[in-house]
Amino acid sequence: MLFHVRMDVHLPPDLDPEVRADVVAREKAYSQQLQREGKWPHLWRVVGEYSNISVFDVESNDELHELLSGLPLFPYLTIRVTPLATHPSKVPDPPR
Ligand SMILES: O=C(O)C[C@H]1C=CC(=O)O1
Repeated sequence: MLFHVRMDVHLPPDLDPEVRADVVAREKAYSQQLQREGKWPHLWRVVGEYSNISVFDVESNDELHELLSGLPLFPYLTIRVTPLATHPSKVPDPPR
């Protein structure tokens, strides 16, 4: 199942710089692990914003919730999820 996910990051400006660096480093490691596993196939920066547009490829709503709530940045994120379905006009991918 594919989900479009937008994450807006709201780190408090007065957050201790060491805490900030730690949570950002843990977020990077966590996201890169999910990318390697194929569960987070798209991760794009929104131009001019501390936000990303992502696509997750997971088995269920519950799995997506588990992955998102495990993000180290989760307490600082506004997350909007859009479930994706196949478009009837989509040309099939060519065989590999
Ligand atoms: O920077 C962000 O958009 C938030 C988050 C998503 C992946 C990551 O490493 O940080």
